[in-house]
Amino acid sequence: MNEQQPLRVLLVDDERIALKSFANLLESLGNAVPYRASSLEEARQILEEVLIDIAFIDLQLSQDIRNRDGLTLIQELRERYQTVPIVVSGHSQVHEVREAMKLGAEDYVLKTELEQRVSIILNALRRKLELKEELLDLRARGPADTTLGLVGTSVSIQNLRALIQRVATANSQELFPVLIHGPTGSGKELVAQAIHKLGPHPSDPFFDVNCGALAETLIEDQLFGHVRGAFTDAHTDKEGYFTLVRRGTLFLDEVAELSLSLQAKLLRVLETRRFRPVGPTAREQLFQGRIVAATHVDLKERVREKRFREDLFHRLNVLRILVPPLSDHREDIPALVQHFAARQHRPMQFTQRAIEQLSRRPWPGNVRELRNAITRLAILAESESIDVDTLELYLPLESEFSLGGALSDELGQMVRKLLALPVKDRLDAITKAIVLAAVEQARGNNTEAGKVLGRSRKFVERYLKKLAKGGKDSPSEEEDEEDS
Ligand SMILES: Nc1ncnc2c1ncn2[C@@H]1O[C@H](COP(=O)(O)OP(=O)(O)OP(=O)(O)O)[C@@H](O)[C@H]1O
Repeated sequence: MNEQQPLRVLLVDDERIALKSFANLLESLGNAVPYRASSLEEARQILEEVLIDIAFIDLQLSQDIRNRDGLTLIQELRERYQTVPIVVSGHSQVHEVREAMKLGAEDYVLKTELEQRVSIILNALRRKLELKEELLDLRARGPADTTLGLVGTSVSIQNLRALIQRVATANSQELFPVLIHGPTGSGKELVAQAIHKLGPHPSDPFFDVNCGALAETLIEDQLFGHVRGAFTDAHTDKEGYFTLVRRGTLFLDEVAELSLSLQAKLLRVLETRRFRPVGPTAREQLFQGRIVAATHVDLKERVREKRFREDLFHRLNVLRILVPPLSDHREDIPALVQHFAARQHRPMQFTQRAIEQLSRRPWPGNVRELRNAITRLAILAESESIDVDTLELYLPLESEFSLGGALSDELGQMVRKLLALPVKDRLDAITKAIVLAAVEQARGNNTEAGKVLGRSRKFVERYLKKLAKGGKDSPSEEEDEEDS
């Protein structure tokens, strides 16, 4: 571990004087930064803001001897953080200490021997972190396994590669469809490309259609093509992907967003291997390629909601591949960081603590969010060396950037779809649709509709009034004051 990086030590004790003298002790030992909490709530708050390495927890966090906050904290540390919990106890608390150890406390120290034991415990932790970092270093320096374009050596990624291999090379005349399921940004498209490259016809085309981003008519035209005269602007014949793909791969991303009418048409193609371009004079053709469909939503749920055809679901679901969220293969994060860093226009060297910190983060937007984070650092960080402070400056833990990944991805897709709608004054139309949907969801209760929108009842009322008068604008921010 980098000697410059002091340990972050959380001290939890309801007695402020004890806290202060413990903090002084730590400061006198050097190379450790104390964070003080006098209650469970304060401790939780600090843990949300700072990556704490070790916590010394007094089990008795209240005058009430039945209080179990210390034990709760130990349990939370074990479940949600990588902080090492150490119990601080009095002589008479044997029973509680035993319970704390069962919950996952790593060690305990008697209040009377704090001075002698604390530096031993901290040095042991430093050594442990050093070894862990050396291991991470070795992994990161070794050649990254990028077989099939997928970086990672975790069991999840190895299983994924094995499954891709089996699916792509299945000994069958027919190119069975494949359904890829996984959260946003997890690598579904990469998997589809790998299936294509390993499949029997890698030199035929790979086409990618985002079913969530285009209007229905555009998707239909892209897939089926048209003949001259099929519609006003159809001056010539145009071949669609079903033709152009030959024996290659047609990747239908966000397949759950396909309209019901296109779902019916796709089903027919899958069942008969035949399709007809748009236009009355079009002749039926043969589809020879493979459909690889991807989704991040639960298609069975969509079937239950009657938004996705059950017969199409079963057709697609013959060969299914699950792509894991990044949180299921954190051990690949060091290699992924090096992989994305190597692709930047400037050199970047991550300190071991920075890599370790990146490995602990939640990454709700998965590998894409990690990739974007590295790009962001490449643009913003001044120095070649990226340490924990640089991360905290440019990728703060609670930032919208780090936590909004999945959300902003989904929103982005919806917005692209909305913007493709053939509607005049799109912004007004979209606002109107959202407000009316909120009112409908709230069954006409404007206060509830306001809550759904994150606005006040008055905002909703004014908006509806303006709509009734034929006005299109939403009420201004100033008009959106809280209800009294
Ligand atoms: N295991 C991996 N190794 C290397 N790069 C990866 C890996 N997984 C994902 N990526 C990269 O992460 C980014 C997002 O991946 P991809 O577009 O395949 O995700 P997706 O699941 O299709 O996303 P969406 O649901 O938004 O369509 C891409 O740049 C991809 O190359």
